Amino acid sequence: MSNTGTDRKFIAASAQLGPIACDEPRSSVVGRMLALLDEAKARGVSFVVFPELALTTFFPRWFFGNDADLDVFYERAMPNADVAPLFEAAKAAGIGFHLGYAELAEEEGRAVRYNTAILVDREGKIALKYRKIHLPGHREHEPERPFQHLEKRYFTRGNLGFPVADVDGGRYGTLICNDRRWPEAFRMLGLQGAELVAVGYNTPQHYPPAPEHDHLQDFHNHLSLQAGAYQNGTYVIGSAKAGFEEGCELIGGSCIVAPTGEIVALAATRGDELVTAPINLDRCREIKANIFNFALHREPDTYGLLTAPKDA
Ligand SMILES: C[C@@H](NC(N)=O)C(=O)O
Repeated sequence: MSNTGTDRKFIAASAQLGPIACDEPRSSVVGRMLALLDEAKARGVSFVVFPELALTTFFPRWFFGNDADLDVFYERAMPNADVAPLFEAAKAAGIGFHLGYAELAEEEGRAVRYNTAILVDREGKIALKYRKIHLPGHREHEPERPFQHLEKRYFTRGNLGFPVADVDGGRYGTLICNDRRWPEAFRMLGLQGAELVAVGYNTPQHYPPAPEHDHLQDFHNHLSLQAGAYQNGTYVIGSAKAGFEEGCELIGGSCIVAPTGEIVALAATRGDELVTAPINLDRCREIKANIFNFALHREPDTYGLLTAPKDA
């Protein structure tokens, strides 16, 4: 696909989702997504970003003692019957989208769990798949916490690297939630020329290990998304699962960030909400060809520590 032509200018959306109850069926969640997609179509949008783990509640907040209770939150195939209506409606509307979900893969006869996101192009084809690399939280049950964050238990570190793909006239990448806080993750995409990075997230307002930072959660979210955009000359679309979900408040703040680092569209609620902005991928050049011209100004031979093995 060539990176020229009118595909470089379009309207994009962040489709923030409000809370998803533990017992809310996939069909209901997909119905909510279809309503947002309808609104996207009416607003002339051609790319929509849905959040991380968009099909279910944020289940790592609970400790499950057995696999059967856990398995219900994972997708064994993508697309599957539950999400087929989303794929069909998006294709019919000529809208590409990003979707985060829990993936139960089979590798060498073994079940492996990933926190995964896909990009689907305007023709309905999966153009990129990413499995989350920076898994936050803890591995063991910590009952003293008000809620768990067991991503280190329920997911294996992603094994697909930080891919980009040429999709519908632009170069796209994805990061998933905690990844956005790591400049290395954004830089991996920036070094491959990413022009639009989709980032889904589930971020609790309350951070039990350092509650003195609770009031900074929205700030740190935007700080990370805006820095990632600016320092790599890329659009960033952040999409939250937000609101009071099963007793846990999740931040909102879904937004679209220009390559200059400016927020150009911002959610006003913590519920289902579509946030839109015009995109002109050629604006990435303003940064990529100037202040962050990597070929001219990067000094990688001085950055060895960045890839040195970490201390135990
Ligand atoms: C807390 C963590 N959540 C996540 N789902 O990765 C984050 O926002 O960094």
